[in-house]
Amino acid sequence: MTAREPHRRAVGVVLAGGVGRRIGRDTPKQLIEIGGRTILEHAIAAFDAAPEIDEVVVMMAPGFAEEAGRLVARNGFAKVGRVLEGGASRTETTWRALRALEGQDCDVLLHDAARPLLEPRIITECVAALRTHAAVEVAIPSSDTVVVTAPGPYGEVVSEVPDRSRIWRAQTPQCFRLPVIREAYERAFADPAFGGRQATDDCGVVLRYLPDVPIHIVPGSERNMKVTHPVDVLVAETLLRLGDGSGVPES
Ligand SMILES: Nc1ccn([C@@H]2O[C@H](COP(=O)(O)OP(=O)(O)OP(=O)(O)O)[C@@H](O)[C@H]2O)c(=O)n1
Ligand SMILES: C[C@](O)(CO)[C@H](O)COP(=O)(O)O
Repeated sequence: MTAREPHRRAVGVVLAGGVGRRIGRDTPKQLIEIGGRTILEHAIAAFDAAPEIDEVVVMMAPGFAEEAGRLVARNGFAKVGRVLEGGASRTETTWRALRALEGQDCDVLLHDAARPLLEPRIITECVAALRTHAAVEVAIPSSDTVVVTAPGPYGEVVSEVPDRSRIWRAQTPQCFRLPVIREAYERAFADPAFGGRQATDDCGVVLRYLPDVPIHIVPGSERNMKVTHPVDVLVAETLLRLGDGSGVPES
C-alpha cells in the first residue's frame, strides 16, 4: 500500500477581464448567453463543480465585477471566494490574480472565461499532472498546417512550413504550481524588454523566463474552443446543445 499523498490546494482562476473587441458587442463577450447561461457562468461552473478544485477566483472586466458577483450569487457557486477586476491585457489580469493569491501554497489553473465548454476530464488530468510536473499546457494537435512568414518585397511571404506533427494548438487551463508561475511573471514584469509586450499565453511566460522548467502536455479537446469571433457563439451553442455524449470526438 502506498502512503496517501498530502492534498495540495487547487485554485481555478477564471480570466474574464477582456471586453471582446473581436466579437464587437456593447458588453463583454463573457456575458453573452448560450443555452440560458452566460459564457462566464459556464466557465465558472466547470471549476465550481470539480471535486479537485478548492477555490475559484474570478477576474472580471473593469466595471462589470458587480454583475459577475450577481451571477455567482444567482448560481450559488460556493467555491468562488473572490471576484476582482482584471487589468488592461490578459497578461496583466493574470499578474493581478497571481498577486491576489500571494502567500498561498497551492496549484493554479488559469482558464479563459471565453472557453465555456471545459470538460471535467481536463480539470482532473491537469490537477493529477501537477503532482509530478510544475507546469502544464492543455493542447491539441493542429489539424491545419501552420506557415511562418517573413517580410518580402511586396508584403509578407511564407518563409517556413514547420513539421505539423510537432505543432499543437494551446488551450486553457494553463496550470502551474503557484511559486513557479509567480516567479516567471515576476521576472517578466521586471524585464524592460517585456514591458508592453503582451504574452499570448502563460506557458510562454514560463518558457521565456524559466526555460529549465519542462511544460507537460495534457490533451485538450475540440469542445474546449475559445469564443473569439461572432461565429464562435453559434459553434459553442451547437456543441452545448449536442452535449457530452453527442459523438463529437474530443479531439
Ligand atoms: N484584459 C484582459 C483581456 C483578456 N482577458 C481574458 O482572457 C481570455 C482570452 O482573451 P480573448 O479571447 O482575447 O478575450 P478578449 O480580450 O475579451 O477578446 P478581444 O481580444 O477580441 O478583445 C478571455 O477570457 C478574456 O476575458 C482578461 O482576463 N483580461
Ligand atoms: C491562452 C490562449 O487561449 C491559448 O490559446 C490564447 O493564446 C489566448 O489568446 P487571446 O488572443 O487572448 O484570445
